Amino acid sequence: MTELPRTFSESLDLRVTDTSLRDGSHHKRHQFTAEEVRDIVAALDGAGVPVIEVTHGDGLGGSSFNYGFSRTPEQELIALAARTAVHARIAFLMLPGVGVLDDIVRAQDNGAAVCRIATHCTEADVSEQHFRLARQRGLETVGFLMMAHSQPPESLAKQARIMVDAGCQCVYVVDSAGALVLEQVADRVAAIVAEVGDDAQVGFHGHENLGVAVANSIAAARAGAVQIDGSARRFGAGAGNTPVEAFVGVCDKLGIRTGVDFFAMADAAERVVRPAMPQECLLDRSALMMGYAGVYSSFLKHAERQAERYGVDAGDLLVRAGERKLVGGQEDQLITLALELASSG
Ligand SMILES: C[C@H](O)CC(=O)C(=O)O
Ligand SMILES: [Mn+2]
Repeated sequence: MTELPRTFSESLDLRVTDTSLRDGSHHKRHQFTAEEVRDIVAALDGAGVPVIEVTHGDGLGGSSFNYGFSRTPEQELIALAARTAVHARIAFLMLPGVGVLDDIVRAQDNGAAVCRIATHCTEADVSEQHFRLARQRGLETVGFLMMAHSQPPESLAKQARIMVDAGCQCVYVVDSAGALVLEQVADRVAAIVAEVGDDAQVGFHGHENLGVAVANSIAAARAGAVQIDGSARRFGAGAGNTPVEAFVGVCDKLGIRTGVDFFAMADAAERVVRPAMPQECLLDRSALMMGYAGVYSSFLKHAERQAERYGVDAGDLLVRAGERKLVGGQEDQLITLALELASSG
C-alpha cells in the first residue's frame, strides 16, 4: 500500500495548492522575474497556503522554442521559493519527456518537496519511472491526469491505478480544458476514489473557461477529493484556474476547513499577484471556445500568436484544435490549422 503524504493536520478537510507561479507562467509567457516569485511566495505563504507550485508553465525543461523560453531559469526560481517560504512546501511539475529524471533531482536539491508528474490521461504508464525515483528520494508525489474531460470515469480510474502502483500518493483529475461541469467532475473523482481506496488521495485541478471552476472544485471535494489546485486571481492558462481566494471564501461558508486565511489571501491576490500579471485572465470568447470544444488551456497564447500571424480568428482556430483533439505537445499543429483556416476563408 502506498504511504500517504503526512501533509494534513487533523484540523483540515482539504489541502490547497496554489499554482499561480506555474500555471500562471503560461499567461505570462514564462516571463517571471525573481522578485515577482519571491514576493508572491512570501504573500501566499503568509496567507497560509500550504503548497506553492513553481515551474515553467509546461513543467521542468519546458523552456524551449516549442513552449516559449523562460526569462529566469526555473531551478533558480524553485531555489528562491524554497528559501522564501517559511511554512509552505514548494512543488514542481514535470511532464515525462519534456523534463528528465535529472531535473527532478535538481529540483529537490533546490529545496522542492512535492513532485507532480503530469501525463495525458491515457498515458499514465510513461510516468512510472518518475514516480519510483521521486519516492526513492523521499519526495511527496502527485500525479496529473491531464485533459480528463476526454475520457470516461472508468478509464481515468484505470490510469490512476497505474500511477498509484508506481508510487503516486495523490492522483488529480486535471480539467486542462476547463470543459468539465459539476457531475462530470464528481463522477471522475468518485471513480478514482473507488479504484484507489486507501492507497492514495485524489485531487482536482480546474480551469475557468466555462466559469464554474469554484463550483467544480466543491463538487470534487464532495466526491472525495482532498487536494485542490487554484491560482490567486485565477492567474493561469486560458481563463485561468480556480481563484484560490474565492474558493477559500466558499469553503469557509460551507464549513470546509482549508487553513488558508480568506482576508490575507484576498489581499495577496489583489496587491501582490495582480501587479505581476500582464492582464487579468479573461473569460472571453477564446476561453469559452476552449471550454466548449475541449482544448488544452495553455494553447491560448500560442493560438493568439498564430491567429495574428495568419490573419484568422483565435476562437475559430481553438474550435478547430478541439475538433482535431489536439493534446499537449502539439502546439506546433496550430500553425497547420491556422494555414488551413486562412486558405478556407
Ligand atoms: C502542462 C499543463 O499546463 C498542466 C496543466 O496545468 C493542465 O493540464 O491544466
Ligand atoms: Mn492547468
